Amino acid sequence: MTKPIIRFEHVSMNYNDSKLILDDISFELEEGKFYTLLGPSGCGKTTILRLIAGFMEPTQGDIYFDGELVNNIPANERQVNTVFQDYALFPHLNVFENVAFGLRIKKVNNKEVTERVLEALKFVSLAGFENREITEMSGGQRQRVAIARAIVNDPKVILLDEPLSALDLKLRSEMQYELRELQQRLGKTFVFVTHDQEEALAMSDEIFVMNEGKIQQSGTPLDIYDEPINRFVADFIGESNIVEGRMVRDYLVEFNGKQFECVDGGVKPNEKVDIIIRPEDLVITTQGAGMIDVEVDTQLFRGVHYELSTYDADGNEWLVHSTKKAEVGETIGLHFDPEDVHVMRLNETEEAFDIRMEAYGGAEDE
Ligand SMILES: Nc1ncnc2c1ncn2[C@@H]1O[C@H](COP(=O)(O)OP(=O)(O)OP(=O)(O)O)[C@@H](O)[C@H]1O
Repeated sequence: MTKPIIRFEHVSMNYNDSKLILDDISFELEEGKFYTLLGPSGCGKTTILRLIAGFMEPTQGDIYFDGELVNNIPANERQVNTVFQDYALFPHLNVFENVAFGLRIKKVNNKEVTERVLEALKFVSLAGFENREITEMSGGQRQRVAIARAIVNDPKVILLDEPLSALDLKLRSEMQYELRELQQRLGKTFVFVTHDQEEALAMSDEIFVMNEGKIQQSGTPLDIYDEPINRFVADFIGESNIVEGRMVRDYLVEFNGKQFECVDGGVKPNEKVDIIIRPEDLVITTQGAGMIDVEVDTQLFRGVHYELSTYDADGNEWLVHSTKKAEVGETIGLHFDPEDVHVMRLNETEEAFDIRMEAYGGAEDE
């Protein structure tokens, strides 16, 4: 059974009495899971990490750690360690002393320091690197030293603030695997901050999508990708075709002047909605044989698939990902299945969505 480790209850935050940086945030994190805070720059991700770490107190609301209220507990008394974006390693200390730093401050005896540092370095595959200078380590190796320094204290929670952003693309994807694997071996709670949606989808047990100080949606990567609850989430996670439509009745929606079957209900008849169809769910067929006809404007080869930018008669753009090729200037048909038509109420919040689904009687698409 998993156990709650961190709980935010109606937490709000503003730095200098000005704009609210976090706006009434509540969530619970369980032990041993990999969580990602995902959102655009300035949405409040790092502020959440600082509150968990104890670097500051919330303006309003309560924070619980392992069942205990910790609003006033300072950072050094919390069982949390942070891996910073720039790693914050000490350039004048070697690898061993960098990892040992926190233990030395706590006056742990030398024998135990040696044991724990060597074990932490082994854990991140850096055994044998103890005497190297930090300046002699590569970007990926520095990253691992920073992680060793966090795990050597045996914290319950490890916070990672965009730790991969300084690495080049290839190393970054290697480190994604490594971090995920490390988290599973350690069995500790990781809270990872990124504004890269692919990274979040690849690594997390659960993602919190944030915008303007609010959690827009939380859930597994699959939930969030397949069932975004509003236009912001749909737009932020992956590429989407978003058009305005109208709910005719349960399971029937109208857009582009036509009615289409869908699998969504629980929205009032005639209510205006946003419709999302993912580019990979659009299947190319011949003109007149699909649900809509579009003209191909541009076509790019993306390695695994072609990316087509197409326009319907009303001038709406439809992005298509397909292994099939089309010709620029050609009119083609696009087919989609009812389950690929995602219906969202305008400006839906997660809370409103849950209430609506409960009243409607269960999961939206099952
Ligand atoms: N110490 C501070 N004093 C005043 N305002 C701050 C402080 N730290 C952050 N802010 C403001 O709070 C907002 C949220 O910042 P935060 O660092 O939490 O965002 P973020 O989502 O982590 O962004 P990024 O991805 O750019 O790091 C921003 O508008 C920022 O300017």
